[in-house]
Amino acid sequence: MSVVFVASSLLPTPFGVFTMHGFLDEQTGKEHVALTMGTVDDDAPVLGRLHSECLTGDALFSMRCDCGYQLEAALQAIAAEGRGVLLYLRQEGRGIGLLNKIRAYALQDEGADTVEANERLGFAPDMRDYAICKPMLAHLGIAEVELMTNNPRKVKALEGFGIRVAKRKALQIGLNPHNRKYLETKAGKLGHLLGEIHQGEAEQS
Ligand SMILES: Nc1nc2c(ncn2[C@@H]2O[C@H](COP(=O)(O)OP(=O)(O)OP(=O)(O)O)[C@@H](O)[C@H]2O)c(=O)[nH]1
Repeated sequence: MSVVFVASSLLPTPFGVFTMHGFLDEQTGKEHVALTMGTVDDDAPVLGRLHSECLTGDALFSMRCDCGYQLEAALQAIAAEGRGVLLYLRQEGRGIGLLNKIRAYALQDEGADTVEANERLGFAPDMRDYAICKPMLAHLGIAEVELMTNNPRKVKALEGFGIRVAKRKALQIGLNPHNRKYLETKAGKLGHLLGEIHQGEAEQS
């Protein structure tokens, strides 16, 4: 894997001012981004999130998933701590791409769940590869994180690259009537740790 760091700039957001670092994976041509706040290259574990691209949830306000809610909550949590990192990974649709995700959504409109839809299109349920995280975190000087996720595969992937995960922090937010089945399928078939599907969280309409 050949990953090149390209440039850093400030990124002011409603939550605070982050530093944005751009990386190019020369093998795939994909452009990935890391947002950091505070000093992250010291010895203390860094509050972190690996966020997979979701154009619909992150930018278009979709309520079909929990992605946009999690992105916002993660940035807020990092800003509240004044220190942390979010890797924004260009693996749209759990790696199948935007147009295939729309195809999968069409199948879900007809009753398939998110796993069945991927399989009917000839894809594995989750095609993501987290290898890009290793050189990105190495560039930022981060060796240990407290990871905001409900997905044990992310923890395993990081540990496999030699990144220590000091703690997993649940990120259960954004439950609504449109994503309840999606979240239930994530818990039932993809191994996400969602407890009683966001027990205690009021369902947003
Ligand atoms: N194929 C497919 N992808 C989806 C669907 N809904 C959301 N996604 C994608 O699923 C991914 C979710 O990414 P994350 O939120 O980083 O990861 P996660 O596995 O949900 O784990 P968490 O860290 O707990 O959020 C994004 O790439 C979305 O585009 C769907 O119905 N089908």
